[in-house]
Amino acid sequence: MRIRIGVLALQGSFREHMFLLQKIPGVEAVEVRTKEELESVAGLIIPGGESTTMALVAERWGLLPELQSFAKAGKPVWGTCAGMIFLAEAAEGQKKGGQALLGGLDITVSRNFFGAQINSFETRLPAPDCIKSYGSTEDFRAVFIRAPAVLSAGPEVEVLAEYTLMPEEAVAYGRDKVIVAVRKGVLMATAFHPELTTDLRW
Ligand SMILES: NC(=O)CC[C@H](N)C(=O)O
Repeated sequence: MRIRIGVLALQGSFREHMFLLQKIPGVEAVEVRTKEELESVAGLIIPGGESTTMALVAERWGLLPELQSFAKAGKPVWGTCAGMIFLAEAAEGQKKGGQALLGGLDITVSRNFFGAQINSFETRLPAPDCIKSYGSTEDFRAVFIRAPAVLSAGPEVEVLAEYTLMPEEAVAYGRDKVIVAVRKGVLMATAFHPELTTDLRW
């Protein structure tokens, strides 16, 4: 039996997630745009993109409450980048008037922590145990595109990856590192984009 995994396909890098999901044996990848499509999947990926736009489209299409109940029902959700912001309980650096968040993950994120598009970068980070269990124990490539970072996380949130700041950043932010991947139960969020690498472990 194949497991149906949905990718929220309102905006952003959903095609890249679909492409990689289709390479995983036993997975049926489904683009999710409607309530019916959402109800048909066992788990959901919220891709990177622009979290304010994604929230607006979800609101206009009446999908926001459906997405909220999906996460509340204990179904697995993984948010990458904008998806991480969407899953957060609180976000700093929001547009005027705020933006709708799905919530569910007890984290506060800074929306554009790593700066503008031009400050996007790639690095290698140590693989957490849950990723190592899917094959190799090698570091993973972490692609940050106008990426958020987690400023604080609740006590039940498991930290999966952290990024060490440059000395001048450390001074500016008064901290040595920031959290870039978290998990709480079946909710997971990564500030980077594993769908842009060929590493299927995430
Ligand atoms: N690559 C991304 O998903 C960028 C997210 C962006 N920082 C936002 O606020 O939505």
